[in-house]
Amino acid sequence: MSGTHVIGSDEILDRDVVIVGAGPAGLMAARTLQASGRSVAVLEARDRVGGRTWSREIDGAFLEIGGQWVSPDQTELLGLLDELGMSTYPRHREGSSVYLAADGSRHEFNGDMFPAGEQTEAEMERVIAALDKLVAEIGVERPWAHPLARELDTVTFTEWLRQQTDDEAARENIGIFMAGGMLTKPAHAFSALQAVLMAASAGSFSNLVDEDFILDRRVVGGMQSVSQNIAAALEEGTVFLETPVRTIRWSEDEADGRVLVRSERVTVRADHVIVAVPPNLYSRISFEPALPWLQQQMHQHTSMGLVIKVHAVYERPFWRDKGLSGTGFGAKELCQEVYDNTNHGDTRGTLVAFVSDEVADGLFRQPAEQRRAAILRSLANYLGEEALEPTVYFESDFASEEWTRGAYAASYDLGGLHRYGADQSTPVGPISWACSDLAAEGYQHVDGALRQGRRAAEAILAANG
Ligand SMILES: Cc1cc2nc3c(=O)[nH]c(=O)nc-3n(C[C@H](O)[C@H](O)[C@H](O)COP(=O)(O)OP(=O)(O)OC[C@H]3O[C@@H](n4cnc5c(N)ncnc54)[C@H](O)[C@@H]3O)c2cc1C
Repeated sequence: MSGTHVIGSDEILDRDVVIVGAGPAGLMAARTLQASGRSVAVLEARDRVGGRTWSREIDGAFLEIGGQWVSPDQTELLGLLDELGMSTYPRHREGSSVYLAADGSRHEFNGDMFPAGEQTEAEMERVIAALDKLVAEIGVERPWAHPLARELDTVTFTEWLRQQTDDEAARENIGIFMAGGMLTKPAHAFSALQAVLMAASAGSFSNLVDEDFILDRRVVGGMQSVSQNIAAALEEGTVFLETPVRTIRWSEDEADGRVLVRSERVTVRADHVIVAVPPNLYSRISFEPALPWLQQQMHQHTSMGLVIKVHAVYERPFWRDKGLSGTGFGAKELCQEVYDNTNHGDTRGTLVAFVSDEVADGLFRQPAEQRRAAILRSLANYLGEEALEPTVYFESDFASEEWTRGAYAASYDLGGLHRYGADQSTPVGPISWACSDLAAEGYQHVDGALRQGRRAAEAILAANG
């Protein structure tokens, strides 16, 4: 790694801007600032860049442990991929999908809508239309400013769905996408306004429930390579790995008015600091002086969701031989979603599945072997007994990662979004904030992280002429 400084070094580096975190947001901020001639240091706690995007070789299989999918509305990410000369490939989706109903019955289907029965399907369409209407009215930029914000932010998504329909299956099927599939918290733990923001960030709820839209393509070489390529294009000695930031000291009264950022390896003095880490980790840093009451309160009202991303690799994609796409849904199933996740150009077949929120709590309490058996049983329920015998099996566990502590992202608890949303990105002195968890478009996604990084950098550039 370039920029080598020994642990305990008391040398102070001088930069225009110091960035905490080398995820997509922090690296995009660095790229934007350096393109305008500013000097930058990026301090990263882990021994790698990419944050919640991470590719690993597990028992000979290339697996994307974290973020991976790109959807057509994610124009910031798509534009960057073009700039970096990187390409994408589509998710395999030919063949029938599988729906596991609450009574355990198994149905193969084609098209967008689950074969949930005529009445439930009609109810789902009606509720989705109601959500789409709210999304169109409220928009993505400032959901907290809408006249309905308080009303929608003080009712849980569970309750809001109950108000819309008596059809339990319709509520559960919609819940899969928003609760298990996106915010990865139980639907009773976040508000209807939070759900509207999530849907608005993808353009509409219909887009969010359309797996052909939201899970459209993957990056050749893996999503982490986007961060690796941004880092490689930065000036030599910009990124410092294994450098957790412990203290940010600043004072508007100080003679030079600058900020001092201390880690165990490097101390950087700069005009600005961009904190590009998820909000649940802000409290890992000591701010001197302490942040104002508003930030201290606000930061306590966001938390990470929880999802286990399961990877199972097989000698061949056996489900395709049966005319199945590998896609499956089941609101009552252990794995509520499963997809074909075969790598570009790979002859083996890979499945990816997700176990979310309270179901994940239950599984994590079980011994690893029992957990694996239960998850593979669930895959077999969708795609057949062959699923029980993968050659490679791996569970992504970001909840145990000190520098993330959950997955996919952080969101507000009930009532937090309308109460604090307007202030969440406001700088404090020389400190500004950037991460996917604060994004509008691309909220909780890599696209949103990149937008946030660029926005924070451009605000600094604008303020300094
Ligand atoms: C399992 C999983 C699946 C996902 N799937 C998708 C997907 O398919 N598509 C998609 O677009 N998104 C997906 N996401 C979300 C996506 O990965 C994130 O939104 C994105 O990585 C956020 O980028 P970021 O830069 O804002 O934060 P992060 O990626 O979290 O980066 C923050 C960085 O800050 C570092 N850091 C934290 N504290 C400190 C400190 N004190 N000092 C120094 N460094 C620190 C961390 O180590 C990390 O590298 C997924 C995420 C997970 C976990």
